[in-house]
Amino acid sequence: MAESVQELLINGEELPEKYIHKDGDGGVLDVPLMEVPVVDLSLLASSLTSREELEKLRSALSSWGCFQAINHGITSSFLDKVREVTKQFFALPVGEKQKYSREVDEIEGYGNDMILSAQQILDWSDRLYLTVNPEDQRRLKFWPEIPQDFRDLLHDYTFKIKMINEVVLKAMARSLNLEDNCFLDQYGKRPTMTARFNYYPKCPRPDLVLGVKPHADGSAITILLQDKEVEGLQFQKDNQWNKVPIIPEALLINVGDQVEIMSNGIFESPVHRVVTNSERERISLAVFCIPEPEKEIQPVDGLVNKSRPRLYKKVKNYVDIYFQNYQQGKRPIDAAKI
Ligand SMILES: O=C(O)CCC(=O)C(=O)O
Ligand SMILES: [Fe+2]
Repeated sequence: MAESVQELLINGEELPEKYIHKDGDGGVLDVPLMEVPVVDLSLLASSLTSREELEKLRSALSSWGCFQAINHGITSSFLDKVREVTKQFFALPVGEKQKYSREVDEIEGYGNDMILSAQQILDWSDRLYLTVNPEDQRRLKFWPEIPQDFRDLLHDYTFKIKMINEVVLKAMARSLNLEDNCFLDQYGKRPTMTARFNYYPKCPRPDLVLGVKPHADGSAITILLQDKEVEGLQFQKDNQWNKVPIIPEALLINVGDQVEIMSNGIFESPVHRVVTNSERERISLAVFCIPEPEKEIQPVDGLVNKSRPRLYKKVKNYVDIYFQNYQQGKRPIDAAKI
């Protein structure tokens, strides 16, 4: 397996070429702060959903493709515990983490940026990628045994995230005056949920290196727990990068390509990246909520009409399509466009 970013630092190596963005497209930390709407999920979950909150959600998703969710039902102390085990895992000795190493040509497990092509510029991050749902697809050999409460916490955390996914997908439908379950039904009976723990070590040259290259997610929605203190995530809008402020108790929720398809492009999957930092390391945990691979997804009927023709094909197994295209340096969503 390729060397993790952490090992590269421990070994005191010079910054390898393969991390450097030579076209001047490295990270810029000093970009405008995003005025991303804060949506109160407790107001969306009740049967008396406030129209105002729904409108906030709709407008956030149509303009940014993301929002900060508060009152989502997970306590701040629980979020802190999840952040804490994430830090503890990445702080383990390299040899301990390697017990969970990703295997060749696989996605799951511990490792650095996956090398999909020879020209690829690598991300300055180490990660642990795990399938959480369906439960019978969990591969426990990749689930850390240390820290001791890691597995239980991930189980409990993602159980709560599942509820949030449902609340958000229903509210998204309602915000467009559609039937509550029209998006959720497209997830099928056995939806996938994967968790990606990200660790961004300090980087000597944030101006030349990115924590994560610009990309949009292949999920339906992604629910992100950000580092409580260190910024780094940026979203692109009108060709300008904007940084996401930290709200410690909030979860950042963005739509992925599959909601872009289901919503017939009304909610666009936003391009985002992570910049590095020379002073502080950063962690995050992204949970990807994904329809069942064999379930076909497509724009919902209510969003296709004369003035808004159907923009996307019917697709299934979008995550595979995503990786095939990503590998070739293409924007995966283009493969689903008519
Ligand atoms: O670390 C972050 O803030 C975001 C990571 C991300 O975009 C991803 O894992 O897809
Ligand atoms: Fe992402």
